[in-house]
Amino acid sequence: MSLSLGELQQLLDVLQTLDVGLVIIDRQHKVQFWNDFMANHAGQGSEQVAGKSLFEIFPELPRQWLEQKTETVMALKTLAFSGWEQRPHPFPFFSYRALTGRSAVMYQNLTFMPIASGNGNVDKMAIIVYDVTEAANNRLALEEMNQKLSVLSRTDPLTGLLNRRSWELALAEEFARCRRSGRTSTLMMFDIDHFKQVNDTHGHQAGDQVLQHTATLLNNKLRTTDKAGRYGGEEFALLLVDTDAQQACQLADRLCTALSEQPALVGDKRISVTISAGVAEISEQMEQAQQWIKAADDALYQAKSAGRNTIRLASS
Ligand SMILES: Nc1nc2c(ncn2[C@@H]2O[C@H](COP(=O)(O)OP(=O)(O)OP(=O)(O)O)[C@@H](O)[C@H]2O)c(=O)[nH]1
Repeated sequence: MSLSLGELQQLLDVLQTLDVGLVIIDRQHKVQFWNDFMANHAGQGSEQVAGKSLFEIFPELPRQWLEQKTETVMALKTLAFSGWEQRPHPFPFFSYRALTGRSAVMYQNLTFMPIASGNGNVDKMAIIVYDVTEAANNRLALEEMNQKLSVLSRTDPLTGLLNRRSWELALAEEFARCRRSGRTSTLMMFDIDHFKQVNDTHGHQAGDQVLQHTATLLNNKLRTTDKAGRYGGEEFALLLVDTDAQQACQLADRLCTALSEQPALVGDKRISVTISAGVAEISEQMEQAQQWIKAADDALYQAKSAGRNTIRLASS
């Protein structure tokens, strides 16, 4: 196929007005061609950038990366690509098309294309810049939504602690880990005493706030590796990683003290509650995680039977 001079000129006009960026550079990254898209987004016309190095025009361009791309494309005479997932904004452009995107900074996919001269040598390269801001923003919004859904599916909406299902999964994992490593972790189940009275006296919403307050005090006392869950209505479950029973009892004591010193503030009322707790260190006799829960639960039952506002340690 051969083109006349007039046809070549028209082809150049087409390239100028493409809705993608097109820049042609030589081995030294000096600009040989620059279409309207590049001019509009860079704010510099082709006559201003002709013969200038891309790195001079865009000091923020990742130099080593682009030099490597250029080297590969020219040496191997093959196409190369760059996706926004790996390198979101190689050129410092804004996207004018993003209508609802949270970022106006342009996400870009790039294609690098070798350009051979008449003798077959490649000494120029075209960079094609695709504005993929809308697609990228949609993907990021979807990922963010999935992330939120995943958190929601794992947590109890009232207290923000793990819900029972995900707490039990964490427990099963920890049980297996302790079995493998022989390390000691401890379980604590606790329950707010006479919680029905709180609801009956102050109303269900006040009861909810007492539950939230208890969860906040609890969270303040935990290490990041510990797992706190809402096991049932007013029953909480704590997995204390790399912690023995004695340390767990100290934590339970501190929690009891915090609850007595800091009542929940509900409107102009201060509602004070106590808890009963059962503590069970993992033991070699346990074959399943459920036995661990039962040991802590039995100890909690004993604490309730002993008059409440107390801590009981499971017999090993
Ligand atoms: N406000 C509120 N109350 C709840 C929630 N879940 C369970 N409850 C209430 O917690 C109360 C638990 O009552 P009980 O099981 O009799 O226990 P208790 O009154 O705490 O007595 P002991 O545990 O024996 O000390 C019930 O009144 C439930 O309605 C909740 O999410 N919010």
